[in-house]
Parts: sequence; structure tokens; C-alpha cells
Amino acid sequence: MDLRGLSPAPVTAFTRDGDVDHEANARLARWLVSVKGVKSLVILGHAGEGTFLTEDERLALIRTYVEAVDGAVPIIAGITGEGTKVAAEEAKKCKAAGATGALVYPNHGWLRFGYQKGAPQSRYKAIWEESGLQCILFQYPDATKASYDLDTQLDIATQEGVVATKNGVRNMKRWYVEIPELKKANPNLQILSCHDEWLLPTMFDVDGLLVGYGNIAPELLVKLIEAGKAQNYTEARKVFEQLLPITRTVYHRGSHMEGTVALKLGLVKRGILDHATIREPLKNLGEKAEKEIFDAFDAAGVGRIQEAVLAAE
Ligand SMILES: N[C@@H](CC=O)C(=O)O
Repeated sequence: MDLRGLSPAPVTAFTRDGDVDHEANARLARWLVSVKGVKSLVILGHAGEGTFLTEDERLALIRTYVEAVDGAVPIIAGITGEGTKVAAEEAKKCKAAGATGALVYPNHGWLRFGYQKGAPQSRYKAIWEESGLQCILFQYPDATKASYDLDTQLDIATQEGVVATKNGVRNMKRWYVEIPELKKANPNLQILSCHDEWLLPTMFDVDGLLVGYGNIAPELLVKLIEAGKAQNYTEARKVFEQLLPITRTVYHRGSHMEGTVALKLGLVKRGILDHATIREPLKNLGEKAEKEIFDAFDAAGVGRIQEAVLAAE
């Protein structure tokens, strides 16, 4: 997979009754791939409420995405099963449904207890060997116990089947040391940042972004990536400042969970979704926050996508 560009992590659209809305998801998929610079769609992740869907719903959503993008970009599925065997079997089913890649989540028990040495490596190996899905190494924040130390990352990054890392370490001391080490160990490893709430400092070291943010402002994020790759700080800063009202209302919130709700509101504002129905445990943000989010898009000059454009996709 060539992920050198923007890989949005789409939300999952629901009907007002709370079922997966396949038509709305296909519309979102078609719009996102119409943006030049979008290189893949990463579904069933945090932004996609992946763990709030049943297995049947997850596989049906993959099929919807594969059909909607019609080969334009690979579909990458979040793999979240807890046990290594469970995750490998989940990946195999995702592959059969049409996915090309796997964004491999850590076992969430590790968030509380930490991981035993070697266990993350085995998880990636099993998923690759069982499914053949090209894997993305997901680096969690330094503040969690599921954040891999450098040796673990280096092992995974040089394993067969691992093509990229989505790095959300949120510790620039580690970022500045570990990203060059990963590149040295595997020059082909694609480096993707996911620091949605402050992307700018990471933009000059990456091949691309794998972000929920890609749902709502893909056009500007593509420009941010281009400026970062050109080492053009002035231009990158300009795009970052333009996005700041949106960043503040979507990602500078109480928690990243709220960010997912805010992404759906943003898609309503942009005319892609008709409503922002979510699934529990997510909660609505309330009218005040909704207005702040809608106003932020106006302040940033990020407008509604015309019906005619959507119909043409
Ligand atoms: N940006 C987030 C959301 C995840 O998928 C992160 O850093 O993990």
C-alpha cells in the first residue's frame, strides 16, 4: 500500500434508528476518495466506532467501502480483537470481505497492565500470517501502558507484512529519537502521524497522516502534508492556523471520544451526512457545543460540499 498522503479514518454513519447506514457510508467514502491526495480509507477504528459494531456489521461495512471506492484506494480495517488468535481470525474475515490492510490495535488489557515482552510482535506476526493483510504498527500515546518501547517498535517495523506506522506517541522527545531509528531500521516503513490535536510539529518528518481529522477537512490536510514534505514551515503554519478554529472545537475537547461526535457534526456541516447519530458509549455534545463546531467551520472557511459535486462522485 502506498500511504504517502492522507489516510482519513472515516466515521461510521448510522440511520436515525441507530443501524449502519450503508448508503450514507458509501457517500462519505466516495467523497473522500474524490479528494486528490487521499491514499486509503481506514475504517473501523476509533473514529469509526469500530468496537461498537457487531462482527456482521463490521464485515458488511468493509464490503460497502470496497464497492464504493471501486479499487481507487485500499480499504484498511481496524483490528481490535483482544487475544492474538481472535485478532488473527478477525483479520482473516476482514480480508475475505475485501480489506487490503490492517490497523492493528494493541490488546486493551495492555492499557491497564502493560504488555509482556514479545507479545506485540507475536500479535502482528499472527495477523499477517493468518490473513495476509498489510499491517500498520499503531503506536499509542506515551501516557498509556500500551505504548511500545523502541525495541518493540523496531522488531515490529522490520517484520514481514508491516508497511507503516501510525504514530500518536505525544511525546516529542520520543518522536525525535524514535522516528529516525525506525526509518533507519526499515527505510520503506511509511511514517504516519495521528496527532490530530496538534499536527504541526510532526508534519516535517512524515510520509502522511492517518487521522480522524481527515473526515472533515481532507482538502486542507492534503495541503498540510505537501507543505510538510516540502519543509515549508510558513505554508504549513498557514494551513494549521486556518484549521485552528476547527481543531479547537473538534479535538481540544474533554476527550478524544468527544472528537468522534464532533467529526460527525462536522460532516453534517459540510453536507456529507444528514445527521450525527452516534452509538453508546458516545454521548451527544449538546446544542452549545454543536453551534461552536458549526461556527468554527465558518471561521475556517471550510464550506459545504455542493449536492452537485456529491452526485457526480
Ligand atoms: N488520533 C488518535 C485517534 C485514533 O485512532 C490517536 O492518536 O490514536
